[in-house]
Amino acid sequence: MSKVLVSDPIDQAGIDILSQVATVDVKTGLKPAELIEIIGEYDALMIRSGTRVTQEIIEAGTQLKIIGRAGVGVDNVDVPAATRKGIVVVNSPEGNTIAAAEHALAMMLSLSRHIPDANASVKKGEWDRKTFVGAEVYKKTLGVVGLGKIGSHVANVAKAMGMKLLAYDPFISTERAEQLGCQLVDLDLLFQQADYITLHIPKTPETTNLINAKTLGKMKPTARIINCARGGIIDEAALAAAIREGKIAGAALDVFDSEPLGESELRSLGKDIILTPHLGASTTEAQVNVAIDVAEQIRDVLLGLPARSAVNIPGLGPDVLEELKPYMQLSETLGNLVGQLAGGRVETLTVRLQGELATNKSQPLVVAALKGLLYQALRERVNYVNATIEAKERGIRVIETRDASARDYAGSIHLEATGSLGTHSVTGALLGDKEIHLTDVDGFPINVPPSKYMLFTLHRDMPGIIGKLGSLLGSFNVNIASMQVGRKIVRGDAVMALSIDDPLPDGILDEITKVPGIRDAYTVTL
Ligand SMILES: NC(=O)c1ccc[n+]([C@@H]2O[C@H](COP(=O)([O-])OP(=O)(O)OC[C@H]3O[C@@H](n4cnc5c(N)ncnc54)[C@H](O)[C@@H]3O)[C@@H](O)[C@H]2O)c1
Ligand SMILES: O=C(O)[C@H](O)COP(=O)(O)O
Repeated sequence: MSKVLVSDPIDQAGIDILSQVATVDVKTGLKPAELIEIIGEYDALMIRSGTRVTQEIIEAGTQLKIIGRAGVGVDNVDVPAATRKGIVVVNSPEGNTIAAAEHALAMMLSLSRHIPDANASVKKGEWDRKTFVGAEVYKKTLGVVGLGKIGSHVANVAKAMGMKLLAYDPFISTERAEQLGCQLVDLDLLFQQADYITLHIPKTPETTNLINAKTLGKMKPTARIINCARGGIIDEAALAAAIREGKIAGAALDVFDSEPLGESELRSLGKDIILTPHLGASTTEAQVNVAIDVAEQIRDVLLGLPARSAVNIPGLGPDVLEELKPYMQLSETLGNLVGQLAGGRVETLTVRLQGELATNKSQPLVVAALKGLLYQALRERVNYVNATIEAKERGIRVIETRDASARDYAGSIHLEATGSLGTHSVTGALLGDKEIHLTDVDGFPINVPPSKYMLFTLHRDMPGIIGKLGSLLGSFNVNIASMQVGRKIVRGDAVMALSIDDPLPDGILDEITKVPGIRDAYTVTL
């Protein structure tokens, strides 16, 4: 019989499901060394945010087939390490959405009416009605940062409370925001106008310290911030200083840079701050939802069946997967590339499957393209299982076409996306059945393998332009690994595709477009 280790508190409903197929040991509060010592005995590990599943633990888990996160965030799991070892990582993307949204709303109202401190005061025997005069949320402006599952529910409820809604989410369409009663704005405007700012975004390199001394300085002195998303999105020292100096009115935090929260100035800011110990998902209902959702997936994987919410492998039949595998990677890369060229807020994606791919069996390639397209927004949380629904929720219109007559390559994939930077297209094929090549960008033929950092320019094909661009990049210490020009007619418009060794430094794109003859420049990270 299989063995499952449950290393964080999980609802009994989940344990009951696991017990149908495995011996279940519940051992919470283990130190990393203790976990490393015993993990080798187990086929599955079930956790919440309390257990940090490091590479070391994964290496020691020689029998591990699946890690189940009873919740959303898998940032406490080294997913690449698990993937490398062929361990499936699953989560419950929706089981605690309502709980987290309601916690954010409760934090907003509690902060406005000083409920925690007023309650503590009465319990101490006081009757102080003056200190705790609050503010109404009715007719105030709520700025929702991240209009995904949780942000959308917060917006719906806040609208019903009579709040005006602004939202910032570079990956959500204007239509979707309008459906939710939100005006989509840029982040600066949101910071300047919001009375309440609520964060519902993942922690990524872009969102780390998004709320810092500079952005806090843009807010109203009456602004209040709520973070029930992830620690590290707010610079805690800058936040404490802003509240102490009256630059903003207050904050309510459920998540922290380091958890459990240690010594922190945040604890000393009185009624202008509310702190909860990562309780967003801690409702009876959410805990039953996530426990059942994840336990069922662990049970299925232990029985050799696919998982429905795997974050690191496709939930597709193994035979189809084997055949399409190299093309899946091609489609995903093209999706990621065209999404960045189109500027993120993609409204329409057209997928044209060409040559031998023009069959119904190739449908997973459309899903792979969407997975790539959504990667910048969702990172490792988008997978083959959820990519279609995530795209639908973002209001992305997907058009699928097939063209069996396109025979330049055995099979090729053409994607066209319309987003905030306009309409862009890319085509790719496999060389020698495996190697991905870009064969066309914006209608210009090229033939280059994609690389991690790339730069594309649209320019006039004229003497000297390549040299000027090379010198400019050199002056910024950017090393070019390879370069190719694609053109349709001599001295007409052309596209340049450059592979560079490092990300392009800030500000250089503007300099590139100032080079005479260069009309546009785009950089992407793949
Ligand atoms: N406190 C808790 O206990 C608790 C519980 C559940 C979820 N969470 C956290 O809440 C957050 C939101 O979860 P969700 O389920 O709504 O996720 P989601 O994926 O449905 O939504 C996240 C949204 O953020 C947007 N986004 C990504 N990068 C962005 C950026 N740079 N700027 C603005 N928007 C950006 C995405 O487009 C997406 O719409 C996550 O960080 C999750 O881990 C916390
Ligand atoms: O990502 C999540 O699901 C939340 O942060 C909840 O974490 P928890 O399961 O430890 O409460």
